[in-house]
Amino acid sequence: MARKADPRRPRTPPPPESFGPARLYVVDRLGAGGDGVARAEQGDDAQTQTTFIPFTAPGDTVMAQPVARGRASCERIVAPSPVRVTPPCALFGQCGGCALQHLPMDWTLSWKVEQIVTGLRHSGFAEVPEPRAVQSPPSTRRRAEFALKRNAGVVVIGLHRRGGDVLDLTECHVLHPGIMALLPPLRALLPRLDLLRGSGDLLINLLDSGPDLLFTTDAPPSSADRGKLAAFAREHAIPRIGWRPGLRDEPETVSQLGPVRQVFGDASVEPPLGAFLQATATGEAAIRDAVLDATPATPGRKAKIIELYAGCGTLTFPLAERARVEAYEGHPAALQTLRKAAAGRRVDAAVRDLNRQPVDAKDLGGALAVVLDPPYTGAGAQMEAILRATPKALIYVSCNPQVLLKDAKSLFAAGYSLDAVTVVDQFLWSPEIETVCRFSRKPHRLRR
Ligand SMILES: C[S@@+](CC[C@H](N)C(=O)[O-])C[C@H]1O[C@@H](n2cnc3c(N)ncnc32)[C@H](O)[C@@H]1O
Repeated sequence: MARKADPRRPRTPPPPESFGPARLYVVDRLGAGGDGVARAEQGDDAQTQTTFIPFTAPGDTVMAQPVARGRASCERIVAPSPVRVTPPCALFGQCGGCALQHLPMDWTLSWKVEQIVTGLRHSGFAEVPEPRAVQSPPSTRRRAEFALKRNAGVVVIGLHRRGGDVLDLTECHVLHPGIMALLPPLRALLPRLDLLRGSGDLLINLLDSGPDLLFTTDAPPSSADRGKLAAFAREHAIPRIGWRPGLRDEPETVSQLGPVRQVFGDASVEPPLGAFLQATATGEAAIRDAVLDATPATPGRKAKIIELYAGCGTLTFPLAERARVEAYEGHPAALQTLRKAAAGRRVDAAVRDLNRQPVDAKDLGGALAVVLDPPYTGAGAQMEAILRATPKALIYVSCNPQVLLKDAKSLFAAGYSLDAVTVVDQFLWSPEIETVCRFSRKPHRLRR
């Protein structure tokens, strides 16, 4: 009988040589994860086996070492693709943040649009409207999550290397300079704090009021830490710094020098520590404009929009300038923020776990439009209620194409039409894609 693997023992991956010697490959296209999809030039499996090779471009011929079944690591570019460009960042290839800097930005935007259009066609929508495409410029990302690692007297702040430890982020062409400027002084401060013993995490949201910092570390801040953090905040104009022991724990404020503020439409909100924020201001504007364009400009006095997964109100307040908004959000602190700013506006806000207690089809059906912006995992049970409803318009904001396309297939089968598509590249040089689709359905049009 085969012996069961001991789950406590880490499995040592087989050495790359066991997958054969380095081989010559030709790259045909990029896979959804951003790796080149290649065929080996020679060998029995040359025509049948596709191999994923990171950091390669369609049209490259490369020498690559197989490292697992269907995966290889590029050792040398034998003949470069004509589309290749020089990556702008010296850390490209080591840092886990970017996968596509060897390709031009306009090429990656077209690649993202193509994936969405092809996917929507496969979901059933033979006629996909010409998408609007928007790309965030470099150095504009305003939300960043760093890994922290203490090694003796030194603290490394950066992103995880591909499949490895933390890489000190000494250069970045994605993040906003307002975030990058904080890294050198933080490297000097962190070794003097008690709150970081081994490893941790730092989330920085660059709000309209300035940087908002949230540490997640393996020791609580001491009273000496609190003084040092307050002095650091004064020196670097940081309105608020928070701490929490684990990523799922509620944060506490460690230093607050002034109000925190973010403007959405005509409302100014006070986001909680660690709040969700669209990755870039350009990305947020593109999503907001696509959502507003998808709702009727003059909806009538009694019209109501139902907004699901509303966060702190990024879309709620711009929408409320059009019609009354009934907004639902599962995170209590975000909802509290939204509700506080909602006073005197046409917004009703409720905290609700939409997986456990979806808004039902009857309510959704009475809305002028349903706006949906679920987390990466998708809308789950809420989607089932949407499929049973007949809202005049369903405006679907998605950060996960796989989930969007699966839902699009169900929406097609339920008789929905696809009216408009916007593709937003706010995760520059990564394979991530943000999409806004407008679907609509006439009652009783069920496709079989
Ligand atoms: C992609 S964010 C969008 C937020 C907002 N629309 C925005 O643009 O800032 C998804 C939101 O869904 C919320 N969320 C996640 N799971 C949820 C659930 N089961 N029920 C309700 N809200 C949930 C998160 O707290 C987050 O605010």
